[in-house]
Amino acid sequence: MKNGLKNGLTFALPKGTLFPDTVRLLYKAGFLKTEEVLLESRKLVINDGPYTFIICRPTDIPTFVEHGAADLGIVGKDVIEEQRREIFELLDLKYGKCHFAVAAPKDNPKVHDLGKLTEVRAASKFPEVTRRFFKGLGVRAEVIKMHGNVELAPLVGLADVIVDLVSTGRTLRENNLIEITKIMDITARLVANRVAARVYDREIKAIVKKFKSVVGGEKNEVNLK
Ligand SMILES: Nc1ncnc2c1ncn2[C@@H]1O[C@H](COP(=O)(O)OP(=O)(O)OP(=O)(O)O)[C@@H](O)[C@H]1O
Ligand SMILES: O=P(O)(O)OC[C@H]1O[C@H](OP(=O)(O)OP(=O)(O)O)[C@H](O)[C@@H]1O
Repeated sequence: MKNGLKNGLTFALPKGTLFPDTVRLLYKAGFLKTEEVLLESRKLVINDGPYTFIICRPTDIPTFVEHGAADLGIVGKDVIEEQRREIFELLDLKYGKCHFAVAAPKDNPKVHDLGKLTEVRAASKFPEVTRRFFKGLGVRAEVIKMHGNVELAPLVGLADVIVDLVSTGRTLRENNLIEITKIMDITARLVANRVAARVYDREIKAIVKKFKSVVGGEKNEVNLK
């Protein structure tokens, strides 16, 4: 036992938006005995069969995995891209579909053509993604880090544009914002601690295979070595 955890591989699972589909995937892949246990529980450490599951804030998943507090984790590609930690990305799990986009108020056409800008003020929960994107465009960006409700920023003059996740587009529409540019598609990913990926190579490959049998897609294979 390490710190009350059972021996065996530990999975860090994201609470919030990705949680229900994550539990469904684990159940379908045969890693959980019942879906209800996790969906209704407030427990943060769950021992079920040979695995231990820890329930984490989505943005903390790479921290748990990088430090080896969890061997495996499930996290959005958005968080992976923002943090760029020393972890392995093993598989595209194909749920949690959304995309990173730049958006701006409908009634501010001055910022609709990013190619014509020399500088911009951008608000985002993803400051690194935002900086990299504007750097790539050659636009000087002042980036304002936010923790949520990013759509508010341009409505109250805090920023010209936002960089945020868009799924249905409803949040943008209801706040009179329009998408200017898509940056990248996002889905949930299976990630692994680098040492665990080597030490438990066979076991982790078997886990990836089981996940693949649920989500499909042979092309997703990533060499663990
Ligand atoms: N509208 C959406 N549609 C689909 N997937 C989404 C959507 N919003 C977020 N996601 C995905 O779900 C993940 C978790 O989002 P969620 O809103 O539950 O957590 P969070 O509040 O951003 O995280 P934290 O609590 O750690 O700050 C995101 O990293 C992203 O991959
Ligand atoms: O295109 P839509 O379907 O409207 O989804 C997009 C919204 O979903 C996410 O917010 P979330 O619910 O995670 O809240 P947050 O603002 O606290 O990040 C994202 O930040 C957008 O605000």
